[in-house]
Amino acid sequence: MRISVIGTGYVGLVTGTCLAETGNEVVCVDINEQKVQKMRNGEVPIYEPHLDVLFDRNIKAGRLTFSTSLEEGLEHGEIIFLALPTPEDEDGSADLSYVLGVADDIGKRITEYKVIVDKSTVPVGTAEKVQEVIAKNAKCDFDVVSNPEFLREGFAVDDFLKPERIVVGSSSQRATELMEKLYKPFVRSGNPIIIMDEKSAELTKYAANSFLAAKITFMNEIANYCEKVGADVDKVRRGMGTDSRIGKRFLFPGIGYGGSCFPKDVKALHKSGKDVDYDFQILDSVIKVNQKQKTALLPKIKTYFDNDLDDKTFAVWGLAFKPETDDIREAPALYLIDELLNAGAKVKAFDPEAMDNVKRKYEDRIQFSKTMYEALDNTDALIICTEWSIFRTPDFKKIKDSLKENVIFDGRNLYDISDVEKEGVSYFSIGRKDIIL
Ligand SMILES: NC(=O)c1ccc[n+]([C@@H]2O[C@H](COP(=O)([O-])OP(=O)(O)OC[C@H]3O[C@@H](n4cnc5c(N)ncnc54)[C@H](O)[C@@H]3O)[C@@H](O)[C@H]2O)c1
Ligand SMILES: O=c1ccn([C@@H]2O[C@H](COP(=O)(O)OP(=O)(O)O[C@H]3O[C@H](CO)[C@@H](O)[C@H](O)[C@H]3O)[C@@H](O)[C@H]2O)c(=O)[nH]1
Repeated sequence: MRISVIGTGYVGLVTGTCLAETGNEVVCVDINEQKVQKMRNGEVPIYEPHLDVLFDRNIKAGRLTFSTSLEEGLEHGEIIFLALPTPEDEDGSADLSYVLGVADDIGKRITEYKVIVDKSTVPVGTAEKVQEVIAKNAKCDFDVVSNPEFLREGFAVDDFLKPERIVVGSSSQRATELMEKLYKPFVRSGNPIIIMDEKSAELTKYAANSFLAAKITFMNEIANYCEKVGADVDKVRRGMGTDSRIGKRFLFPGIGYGGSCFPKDVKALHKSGKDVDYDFQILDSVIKVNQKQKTALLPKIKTYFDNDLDDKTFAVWGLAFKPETDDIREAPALYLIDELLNAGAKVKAFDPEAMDNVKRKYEDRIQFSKTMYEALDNTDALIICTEWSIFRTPDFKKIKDSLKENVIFDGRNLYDISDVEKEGVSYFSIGRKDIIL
């Protein structure tokens, strides 16, 4: 099939590449000329494991091409995916200007039947709005379908190729059949394509993300309570997670959820509720608890250093909002770094993939290190913000030899308490007992 993808970010590029992998001819359109030039030169503009292999293979096979021209994209594709940003607006709602702006252009330009697929995360009623905007100018038939994306960054290719489910919101038989044909190769393992109305599809995405954000937040509250009463959240997590009704996943406490999705999507659903006079009380709490959780290590650090962080230097391992990505949007590490800088401290940071993005934001306000151990030189303490695999079995002797104060503040509970006890370092984590030498 001939497919066009408008917006070539994390979702658009993965969608375009994976659809080319199953034999479709895909044109990826992006407004960012530099990005398009990079992709034309064979360069993947984001860090996403395994994407490079598929990207390269499909470019060489002539199935994946790139353009800055929406017109070209619209001429090419019978199915047009919109994978455009829907960032948080000032009032917490999803900013639909990118989606509706492109919809307007589509209405003015299409000359034959197209299926316009909304892959961006958008509030209930957006498919209807897109339909209206296109219909203002369109001189041919078209259908608008809602097809929310559930991929996770860091596992995006795997998630797209082997989705647990594909949700298609459509009220058109013709469009539904085309979507089923397109996605057939991805559901061979028996996972379903769930067809529903557009509004339910739009809400499914927000409900899934908000539920997961609430699950994490619930565990963060349990962890905070563990600290007050001397229980161990790791043990509680294992005890709870073995109940299949609860499940083991997304129960890991830490310094809060971040990223380009959970924070904005929880806020957008909360705001959508307000718009129809519904008060999402759970979401209100989730937002507030998570905001505070991002700096949960700060009181521990301040107490350890007697409230005097002035001129202390902290090594920070992990800047990305989670491992296996270079994405720093709403990363808890950055909230903590801001607080440390405000308190007069200095920061030496290391992250395997996200340092370039952080450099653009912080410039020379913090130092960057080439290796995780270099970050420890002449620093007072180590803070861990992201659970990259390489931090999981560190050389504790090197850590002890380098740090001025022999102490680790771990926002992701990377180490077993009993193991750290044997290593002889002071250790503060989330929802577990402190080790104070
Ligand atoms: N990142 C994720 O893991 C993820 C997962 C599921 C859903 N989503 C949703 O998918 C949507 C896209 O997210 P993303 O992370 O891929 O965003 P992104 O910011 O990584 O990419 C968006 C791309 O759109 C391009 N763009 C902006 N305006 C354009 C225009 N007028 N024409 C063509 N291109 C244009 C930008 O240059 C950018 O390359 C959002 O609604 C997001 O909530 C994201
Ligand atoms: O037990 C857990 C699991 C996750 N997190 C944090 O939650 C955030 C989000 O993690 P994850 O869901 O793995 O990353 P995303 O790539 O943001 O993916 C989410 O957001 C995407 C965009 O909407 C959806 O498509 C995915 O299904 C959804 O998992 C990160 O900060 C994690 O550190 C925890 O604190 N504890």
